[in-house]
Amino acid sequence: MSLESTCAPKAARVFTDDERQALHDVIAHRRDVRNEFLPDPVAPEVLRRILMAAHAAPSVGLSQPWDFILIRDPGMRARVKALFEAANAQAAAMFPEEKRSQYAALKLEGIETAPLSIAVTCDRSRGGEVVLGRTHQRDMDLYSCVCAVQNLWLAARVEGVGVGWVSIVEEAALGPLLGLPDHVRVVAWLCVGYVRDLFDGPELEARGWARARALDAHIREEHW
Ligand SMILES: Cc1cc2c(cc1C)N(C[C@H](O)[C@H](O)[C@H](O)COP(=O)(O)O)c1[nH]c(=O)[nH]c(=O)c1N2
Repeated sequence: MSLESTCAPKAARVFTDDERQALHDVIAHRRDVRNEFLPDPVAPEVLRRILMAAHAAPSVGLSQPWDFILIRDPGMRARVKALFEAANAQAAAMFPEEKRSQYAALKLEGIETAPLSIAVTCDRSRGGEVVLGRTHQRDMDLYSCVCAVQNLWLAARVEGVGVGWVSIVEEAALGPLLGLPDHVRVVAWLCVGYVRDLFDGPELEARGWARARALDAHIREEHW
């Protein structure tokens, strides 16, 4: 087979109406999970499919800068929970006084209740000094890892597995705790586990903390 025929694009797969709708349903029914985790371990083949989806994400220059650290150890999760408690107390004090008690009542993590945490890390040296697409926008490797998180989140949803992103943790403390070298950043701490019940829409909205805006408020068509 010649190189040309290997490289030539093939007819793009066309999806059925049902398949298209299924994708939109998954997107609409993805939730950030804090409180609803069941203790059952995530089946290995399910976890593998979820991580395969994450690993299929787009990445700058095809550098695939992510790694997925699987953390089941209760001791490590307790240490991260302690980091959360410290950061959360600091965060609570920063909100205006009238919001503080409402903030304190929110449950914002499932670090110890979810049976699994996944630290999505970014190896900032992956791909070497010069990476296609990263030379003028250095943070594109971090953004690539966020793309992987989103794929993971959606793939988990179709498996009945919930994901909760916890960023109320001092990132500078997480790397050393996990024994990571300086060039590896922790992009996301994800709590992962099966769920039975989920909110219909964002929990922060259901609890009156924030309101989601309609798409039209975000679209601007401009002409120059
Ligand atoms: C980068 C990033 C970081 C965080 C989050 C999300 C993202 C994208 N979210 C979840 C966030 O609050 C949630 O996505 C929105 O409220 C919308 O709700 P649904 O995800 O649609 O359920 C989140 N939630 C939480 O309870 N504690 C947290 O520390 C964080 N951190």
